[in-house]
Amino acid sequence: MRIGTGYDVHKLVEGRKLILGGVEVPHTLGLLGHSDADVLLHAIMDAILGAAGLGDIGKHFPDTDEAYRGISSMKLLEHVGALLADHGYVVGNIDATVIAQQPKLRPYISRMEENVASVLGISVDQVNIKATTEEHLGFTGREEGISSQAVCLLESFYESSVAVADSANRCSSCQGCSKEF
Ligand SMILES: Nc1ccn([C@@H]2O[C@H](COP(=O)(O)O)[C@@H](O)[C@H]2O)c(=O)n1
Ligand SMILES: C[C@@]1(CO)OP(=O)(O)OP(=O)(O)OC[C@H]1O
Repeated sequence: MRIGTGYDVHKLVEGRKLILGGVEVPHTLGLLGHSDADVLLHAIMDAILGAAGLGDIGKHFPDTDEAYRGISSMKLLEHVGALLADHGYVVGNIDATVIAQQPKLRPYISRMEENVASVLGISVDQVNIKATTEEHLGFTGREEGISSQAVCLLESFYESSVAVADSANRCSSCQGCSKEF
């Protein structure tokens, strides 16, 4: 098993949508970034990439590349999921926290968890998302920005219970791996 952590911050500004976990959350301010600035998905991707030893989102999706201007971070997460599979890893679980004074995120958390689970092809009970304020302290407390932290546990495909033997005792869970049962 391998563990990774992620952390990200984006500034709150007028005239941008607030997208968190792939959900458009109604609010008077939104997050500024080269992409859709989904700070929650950015922290989750960095946790996944860190656990896999594959660097960070800036390495894979440089903010100097016009291809990523305004892109949905759900698309970036999909790409990170594919990279994981290529490297023989499956997600054990993800736990993340959004740190925001406003708005109240609780009504949207389930949809965020479902989005992350569905794009990564994992069960929703492998994803936990939380929200907290910082009690009006610091930049999140002053509503200047929103931050997010995440932790991800990965298992190698070969040690994962996802792998199942077919009738010829070969792995039926992927295309052509050499797992022996
Ligand atoms: N933006 C937020 C922040 C918090 N919540 C929920 O409120 C609970 C209490 O938060 P405190 O920061 O006052 O401890 C927290 O556990 C979340 O359930 C929220 O929905 N949105
Ligand atoms: C997501 C990327 C995509 O270009 O841009 P930003 O939305 O600016 O987000 P950041 O957290 O600064 O990470 C860098 C980039 O990977």
